[in-house]
Amino acid sequence: MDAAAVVEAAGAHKRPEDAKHVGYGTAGFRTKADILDHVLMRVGVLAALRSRCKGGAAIGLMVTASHNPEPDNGAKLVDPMGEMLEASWEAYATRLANCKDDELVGEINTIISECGIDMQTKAKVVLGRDTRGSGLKLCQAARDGCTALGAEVVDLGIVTTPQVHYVVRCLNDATYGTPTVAGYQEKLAAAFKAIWTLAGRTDLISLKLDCANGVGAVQMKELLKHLDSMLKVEMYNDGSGQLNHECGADYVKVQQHAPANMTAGAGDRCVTFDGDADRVLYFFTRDGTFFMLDGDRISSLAAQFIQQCATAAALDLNIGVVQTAYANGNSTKFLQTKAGVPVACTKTGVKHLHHKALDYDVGVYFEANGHGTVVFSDAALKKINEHESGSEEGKRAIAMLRAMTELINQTVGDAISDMLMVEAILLLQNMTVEDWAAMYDDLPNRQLKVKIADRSVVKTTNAERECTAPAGLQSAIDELVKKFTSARSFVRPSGTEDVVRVYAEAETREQADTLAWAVAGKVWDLAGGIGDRPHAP
Ligand SMILES: CC(=O)N[C@H]1[C@@H](OP(=O)(O)O)O[C@H](CO)[C@@H](O)[C@@H]1O
Ligand SMILES: [Mg+2]
Repeated sequence: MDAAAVVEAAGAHKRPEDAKHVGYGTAGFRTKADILDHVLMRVGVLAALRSRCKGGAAIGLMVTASHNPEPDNGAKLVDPMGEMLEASWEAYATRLANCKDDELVGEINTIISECGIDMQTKAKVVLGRDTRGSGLKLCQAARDGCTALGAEVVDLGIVTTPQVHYVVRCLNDATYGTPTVAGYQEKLAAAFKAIWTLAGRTDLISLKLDCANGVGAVQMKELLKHLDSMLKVEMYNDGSGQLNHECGADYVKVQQHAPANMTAGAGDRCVTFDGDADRVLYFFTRDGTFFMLDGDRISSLAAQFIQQCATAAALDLNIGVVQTAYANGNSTKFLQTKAGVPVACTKTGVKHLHHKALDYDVGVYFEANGHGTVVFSDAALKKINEHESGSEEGKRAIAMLRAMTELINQTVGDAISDMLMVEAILLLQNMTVEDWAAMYDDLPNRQLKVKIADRSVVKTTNAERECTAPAGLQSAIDELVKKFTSARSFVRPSGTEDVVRVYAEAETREQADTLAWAVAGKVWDLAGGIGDRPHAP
């Protein structure tokens, strides 16, 4: 390592004496942009080390704070196959980001020796940023960290998070596609065109799209240049307003109504992305009532479609869906009983879902909030690409599956690719969003947050569906749940906010609400609640 270059970079991106401690969590680093300069330089250093540790494979570094407000920013690292940074390296990221300037060289040497990194290996880092004003300067800090360690930097400029994942994957696996943003656009457009042709559609599909005033707008405009003979997309919150302010997928999911500046009229098919375009939700209104099609709905649509294609083509594929405890109970029931697809449940956080999804030939995973994708194993891709079906119906099913494998960004949840996947399935099955919504009815549910002094006292097991501490809380929840019909409730400490989250669902809205508030009260009583005891408004 060129220690002098590291010292110079640390001098240019000084860590303030009173710097706030930052942790690399589920979503990477995420905090106020104005305290991130030294952190980003160090993330650049870490990305260069990670690349060498992986034999010179390209590593991604995305500067974003997703659905957070505009003044925030952050960074996420992407591993060689386009997956999230391996969990064991999160601790290195946190250590490097927080050490004092004069400890930096020592910390880097520790990582080099603990991981046995050969510093002669070339290193490559793919940089990207969302539309935040702070992004350019933070990218420069990251770049300085990379170059201090002698890494080559590929700067993609303003791109979606999933595009960084895609380019990283292509650089390390040429079979996946051309490693550029244009390559991404062309791959998706070609796959969607193939589906369009298969479906024999002639008229335009019309959509209203809320882009959260984020990068989704920038990239959709590019993509639509390839798709304008098929898709007519009216864009809202396309960058002229404040990022994520009263708009975007997170806002729509939490508020359960349309974003600002956009009305969902009768018959309108509406879509919303989050700030870095890795989450997507659909919604529409019927008789003035807002109706949301969330991640569970997307999973159900995709899993059932793939299952039906496999059956039609007599293709033996082991298809599974991965959900978290937040998935609506009726989606799980639909998948298991009507669609005949096995469902696994993991802890919250897409990295857990993604990992589990790899157990299947075809793993479909979505968090209820709209973040997810479909992953095809190498064996499944081989089967799909080599399979020959005798019947016309089978041939068509195989052609549909092949186009799907090209259309879906298998590295990570991708709002643009997921939206095209939904459109493709609706198109091929001649379905409306109303038909999609009729697949099952959601159980009414309620999510609440409870403030307690120390949320780490709440411990869970069984994919967060049961709590093992504090004593007596789980039995209190069980007693409450028994009083309601088709009810379920669980509590867990949030990984991103200083709260305990409560989830409850039941047969009626009133029951779901009553149960949620009662469970929140028990959490407050037994886990050290602070402030007012939770009570229904
Ligand atoms: C209930 C919920 O939506 N939780 C979110 C939220 O995690 P918490 O650990 O619940 O704060 O942020 C995660 C990162 O964005 C996301 O993966 C997850 O789905
Ligand atoms: Mg996001």
